[in-house]
Amino acid sequence: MLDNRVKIIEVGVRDGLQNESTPVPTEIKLELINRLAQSGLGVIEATSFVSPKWVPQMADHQQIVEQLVQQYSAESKIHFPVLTPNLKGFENARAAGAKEVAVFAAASESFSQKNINCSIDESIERFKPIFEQAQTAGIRVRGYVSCVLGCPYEGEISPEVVAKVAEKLYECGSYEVSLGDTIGVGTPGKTKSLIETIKNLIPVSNLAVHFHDTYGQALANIYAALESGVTNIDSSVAGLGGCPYAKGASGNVATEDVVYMLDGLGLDSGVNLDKLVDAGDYISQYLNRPNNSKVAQAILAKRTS
Ligand SMILES: CC(C)(COP(=O)([O-])OP(=O)([O-])OC[C@H]1O[C@@H](n2cnc3c(N)ncnc32)[C@H](O)[C@@H]1OP(=O)([O-])[O-])[C@@H](O)C(=O)NCCC(=O)NCCSC(=O)C[C@@](C)(O)CC(=O)[O-]
Repeated sequence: MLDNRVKIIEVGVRDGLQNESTPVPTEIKLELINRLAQSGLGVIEATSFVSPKWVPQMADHQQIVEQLVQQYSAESKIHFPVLTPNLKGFENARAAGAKEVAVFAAASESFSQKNINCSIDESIERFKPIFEQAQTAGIRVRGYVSCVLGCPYEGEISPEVVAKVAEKLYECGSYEVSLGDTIGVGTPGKTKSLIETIKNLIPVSNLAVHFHDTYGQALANIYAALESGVTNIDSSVAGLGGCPYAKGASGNVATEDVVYMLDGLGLDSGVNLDKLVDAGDYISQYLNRPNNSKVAQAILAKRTS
């Protein structure tokens, strides 16, 4: 039985643009965020407070958050979470005015080392002071688990291993745990059994899914997740994305494609598809790159015919 209301977490500005080798100016990122906000998206991941040596594209994190704080009043219903890998990142995010952060762990030891330079257990220990300080400051914390359906270095990852990491993030205080198919190898059957395993430990309303579309399975996987009761979906406008520490990982599932599918299912994401297509077209044109969303391609072609 499908729930009627689905929340989309737009990750294109962070997960998408973090892979761009040429710096994208801060004004372009802010304009993209504003256009995404105008489309009705209620959660837009804005940037990450990681080391600029590791991910140079996110080096303007402070300006991004400060500008958003100025532009969007405290009453605004839009959430702008930012990634924080450690206490230093959290303190900087907080000083800039962030009201929501996300910590990111992995279900694979090798990926954890490559991505954040520590083991899975060490990462959880690093996150604990973030959870403590966030609670005191009234800042919400989201948790990510990467490599939930496969790892670029270790191959298959068992649902039980994923469930253990997800449970730790939930117990530490994540209001939502996002399950990341970082390299896009998952299939609907595996998606379903993963969620069914984790549902025993974490309420399904506190789970999100985050699919990359490397093998073209992302929409089918999302449908499987919806059937298992998941109502929180990460996606990226124009299918921007990849992961700097997962070679060959393609972009995230395109938000336009997700919204089109949800509309067709009679599920309410609160997003205006035409305005969303405009936002995706804006960034694709800026990057001088074809739009990876099939739905956006179709709508844009129809507009010019
Ligand atoms: C985690 C670290 C920082 C550890 O990196 P490290 O080198 O082990 O850190 P360190 O604590 O040893 O410090 C080394 C230097 O980094 C600085 N530093 C330390 N922390 C910070 C910080 N927060 N912000 C700014 N600077 C920082 C620190 O001050 C020091 O500077 P120095 O003294 O050499 O000048 C590093 O590995 C890192 O930044 N990694 C980034 C990883 C990343 O952004 N990956 C992509 C996002 S995850 C993802 O895309 C997956 C996801 C979420 O989308 C889901 C999915 O699809 O699976």
